[in-house]
Amino acid sequence: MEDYKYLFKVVLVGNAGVGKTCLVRKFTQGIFPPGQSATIGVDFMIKTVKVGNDKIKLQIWDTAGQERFRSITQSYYRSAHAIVLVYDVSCQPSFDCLPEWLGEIESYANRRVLKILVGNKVDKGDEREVPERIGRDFSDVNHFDYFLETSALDATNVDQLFEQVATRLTNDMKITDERVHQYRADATNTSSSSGGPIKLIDRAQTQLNSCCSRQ
Ligand SMILES: Nc1nc2c(ncn2[C@@H]2O[C@H](COP(=O)(O)OP(=O)(O)OP(=O)(O)O)[C@@H](O)[C@H]2O)c(=O)[nH]1
Repeated sequence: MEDYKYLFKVVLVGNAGVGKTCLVRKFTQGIFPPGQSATIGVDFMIKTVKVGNDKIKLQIWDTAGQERFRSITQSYYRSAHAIVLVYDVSCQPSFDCLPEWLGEIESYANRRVLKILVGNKVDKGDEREVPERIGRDFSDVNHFDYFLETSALDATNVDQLFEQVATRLTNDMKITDERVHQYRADATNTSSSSGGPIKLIDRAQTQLNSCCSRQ
């Protein structure tokens, strides 16, 4: 049996060249790949992290930003637990395309997916074109769950990004687990105090009858 508590699927999207592959490789392998070539279709890597005492497996899907792969990458949204939308803080057009990417997320992802906005390449100080405040405002206005500026080159906030994703998803999952547990406990108590499932149906039928007879 695998020794992890949860497995989460995290999908990175955003324009070509914003640094999605470099972020994933920095986090999973600790390297900044020199001369990283464009992603073809999709690629994935796995890394296990600790959230409290729990081992969490992150399956991280790195999608191609190029338009011609859009129909392939769209099919990866649906089963994602989290979507990380990346732009390049030194490239205004990559920020200007965010509404288009949001449209893709809204069309193809699960309604309750965790959404994270990331401005990458903060190491390029003087070449910055998108101020942090503008990124944060966009994140707030569009209801992202989290906003972060990163650098895959010098590792700024890279571990924090994926650890936040793992922590938030784990906390959400634990709340869901607790609700299911509570629901089951309630159902068991109700059925044992009423003499079992047949009695429940009887009771529902009685209630239905009495409500109808009131008319
Ligand atoms: N200065 C700097 N350059 C970066 C950073 N991250 C990526 N790059 C560079 O940006 C270029 C594109 O990086 P990729 O990781 O291939 O970008 P991508 O978003 O995966 O691109 P696609 O696969 O085409 O969608 C490469 O030349 C990287 O070296 C960063 O944090 N800082």
